[in-house]
Amino acid sequence: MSPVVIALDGPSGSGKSSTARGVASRLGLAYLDTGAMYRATTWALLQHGVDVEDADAVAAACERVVIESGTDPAAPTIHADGHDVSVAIRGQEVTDAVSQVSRVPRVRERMVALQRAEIAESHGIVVEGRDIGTTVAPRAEVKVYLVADPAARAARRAAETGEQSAEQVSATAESLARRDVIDSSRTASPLAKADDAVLIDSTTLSLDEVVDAVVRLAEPVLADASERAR
Ligand SMILES: Nc1ncnc2c1ncn2[C@@H]1O[C@H](COP(=O)(O)OP(=O)(O)OP(=O)(O)O)[C@@H](O)[C@H]1O
Ligand SMILES: Nc1ccn([C@H]2C[C@H](O)[C@@H](COP(=O)(O)O)O2)c(=O)n1
Repeated sequence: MSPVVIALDGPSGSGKSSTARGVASRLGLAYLDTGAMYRATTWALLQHGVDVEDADAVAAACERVVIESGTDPAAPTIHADGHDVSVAIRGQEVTDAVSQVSRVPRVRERMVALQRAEIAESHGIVVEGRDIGTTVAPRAEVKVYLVADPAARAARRAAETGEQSAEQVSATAESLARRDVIDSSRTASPLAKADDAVLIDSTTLSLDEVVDAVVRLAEPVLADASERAR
């Protein structure tokens, strides 16, 4: 039987990673952060001095990058070319370049193939990103599209990083908006809500409330799958 897939998509900072990890932990499922895979690829390309504005150079260089994801929701890991890049990929240099890299079709083909392999190997998985419900796993049993007001997203990010001055919050809001525009307007599988995804607006919800809402959607599907497996 193919594993149950919970697809969680949405714009930057809408709460996908925190929600996906919470749901996977509660339900005993694996967890895949596909954004971390695009970030790790970007880190490797920057290390090699590739100009990320040059789509042909990115497409050629990405062939040599080896990405490995650990899918334990309690301790997810990400390696690029054998290096643990879990901290480095959250830095500003990678954040500023990742949308340019992830719009290159060859990069996406490679990432989608890796993501589908992780899904196939799992016993059931929560996968979060931008194109999971539309492209990576269009037959996912549960699809959620998570949104939150731009101001709430910027404020949450600021609380997380400690960069809470008015200038810093406004710079964060601009960075989120810039990535939203590139992610939604690229030709290759843009950020989009799948027609059959459930929309959750987390602006006024706590993280626990969002996790509860997704768990409620997933529980009957998992019960059904375990019944069929008997
Ligand atoms: N419902 C919520 N209420 C309050 N804070 C939240 C909520 N959901 C997430 N957060 C916080 O918002 C911040 C961003 O969340 P998270 O990293 O999960 O978003 P994301 O969509 O995965 O972001 P990115 O796309 O940039 O990886 C984190 O500090 C997280 O703890
Ligand atoms: N499925 C995905 C996941 C991520 N991306 C791109 C777009 C984001 O700007 C970038 C980083 O993702 P984040 O860590 O912020 O979730 O990666 C994508 O194109 N498709």
